[in-house]
Amino acid sequence: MASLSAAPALALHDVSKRYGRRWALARLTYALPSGRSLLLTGHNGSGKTTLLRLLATALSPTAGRVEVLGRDAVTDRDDLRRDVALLSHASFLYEDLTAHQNLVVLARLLGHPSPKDIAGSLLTRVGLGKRSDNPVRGFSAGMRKRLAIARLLMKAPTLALLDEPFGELDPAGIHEMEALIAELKATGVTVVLATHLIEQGLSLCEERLHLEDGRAVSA
Ligand SMILES: Nc1ncnc2c1ncn2[C@@H]1O[C@H](COP(=O)(O)OP(=O)(O)OP(=O)(O)O)[C@@H](O)[C@H]1O
Repeated sequence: MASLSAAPALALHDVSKRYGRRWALARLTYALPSGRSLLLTGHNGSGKTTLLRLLATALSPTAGRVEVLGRDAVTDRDDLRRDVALLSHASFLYEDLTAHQNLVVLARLLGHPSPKDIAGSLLTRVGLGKRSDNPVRGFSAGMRKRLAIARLLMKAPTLALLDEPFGELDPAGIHEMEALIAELKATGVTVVLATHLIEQGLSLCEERLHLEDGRAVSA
């Protein structure tokens, strides 16, 4: 249960991000209370991915301060990276390895005690059990998305940043992804979810931040 005195799960203090001459985020101030999950909405190019990448410490703000899980996203970057996972458009998969081998590599990197077992059970959990011994090279976009969520689950983050988790999934896949996100939340993971599927997003998140041209507006 979130306590009133708990540090916010994330806080943006007058945050701006510029790419060249274009401002992707402009003077964003926002705090997500501890124990709540956040739906990020906005048209294409409104700044959702940029914000998720700032929270994932993959980018630094041009101005302002980003605080994640009570820590500074720039100065505490290395420490934070252990607790934060980003599901993004780029899937970081080894194309020539099978789905199972991809997950075993990650499990070993994370020092998991039984890499093959955890890889197998996560593949079943994301609906890829039957394809676990196929090379990723031949995977469809939806299958890659499923494998990417298995990678995220393997990392067991405190904060899960999900960039369009429903993209490329078929209706059954969308339903399964909703269930996986609900499960993540039930285990105490804070979720930040960027999606154009507002209905799904609203059913999963208690808070909403709507962006227009990099600025927060009320939805
Ligand atoms: N690497 C980059 N270099 C230059 N401009 C960029 C870069 N990444 C994003 N932008 C610009 O920043 C703005 C915000 O982009 P961003 O990807 O954050 O939006 P988004 O809300 O995630 O969009 P979408 O819904 O299409 O995924 C856009 O104008 C985009 O063109």
